[in-house]
Amino acid sequence: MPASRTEQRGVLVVSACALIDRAGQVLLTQRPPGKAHQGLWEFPGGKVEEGEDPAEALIRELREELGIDTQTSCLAPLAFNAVDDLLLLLFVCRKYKGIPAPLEGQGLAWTAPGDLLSADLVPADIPLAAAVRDLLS
Ligand SMILES: Nc1nc2c([nH]c(=O)n2[C@@H]2O[C@H](COP(=O)(O)OP(=O)(O)OP(=O)(O)O)[C@@H](O)[C@H]2O)c(=O)[nH]1
Repeated sequence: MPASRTEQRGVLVVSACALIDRAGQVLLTQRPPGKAHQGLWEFPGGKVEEGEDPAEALIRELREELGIDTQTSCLAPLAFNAVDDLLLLLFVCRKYKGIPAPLEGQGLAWTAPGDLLSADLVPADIPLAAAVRDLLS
């Protein structure tokens, strides 16, 4: 029997992050070839695995994808979007250790808040990018 309503509905929970540098720019990452939405830009992050909470999952993904370390107290929830079976949770992070590097070969782009909506974004990210722009402007 499914353990929760979320499982029953088959919702995929994804944690993502508006990572902000000292200059106030926001990091976007590019979807690799061969995956859904290839070539489009999104916020770093990934699927919440069983037994993880959303912040833990994001901390793991940021370490795996970018080689940076942060902690729950440095992650502020900002916005969400629900599209089809995807529930996307967006956090903001300004405090992290290390310099983000493309450890999975993905494109990285530090983007001015005013330019976020000009990027070729994954569709579900458009309202999230608007929330980040509004936060930072
Ligand atoms: N990380 C991330 N994923 C997003 C964003 N917006 C969005 O729609 N997604 C979608 O959420 C899902 C996240 O999956 P993922 O990054 O963990 O995994 P993936 O598709 O690369 O595949 P895999 O984990 O099976 O290798 C993808 O379908 C992705 O297109 C976003 O801003 N960040």
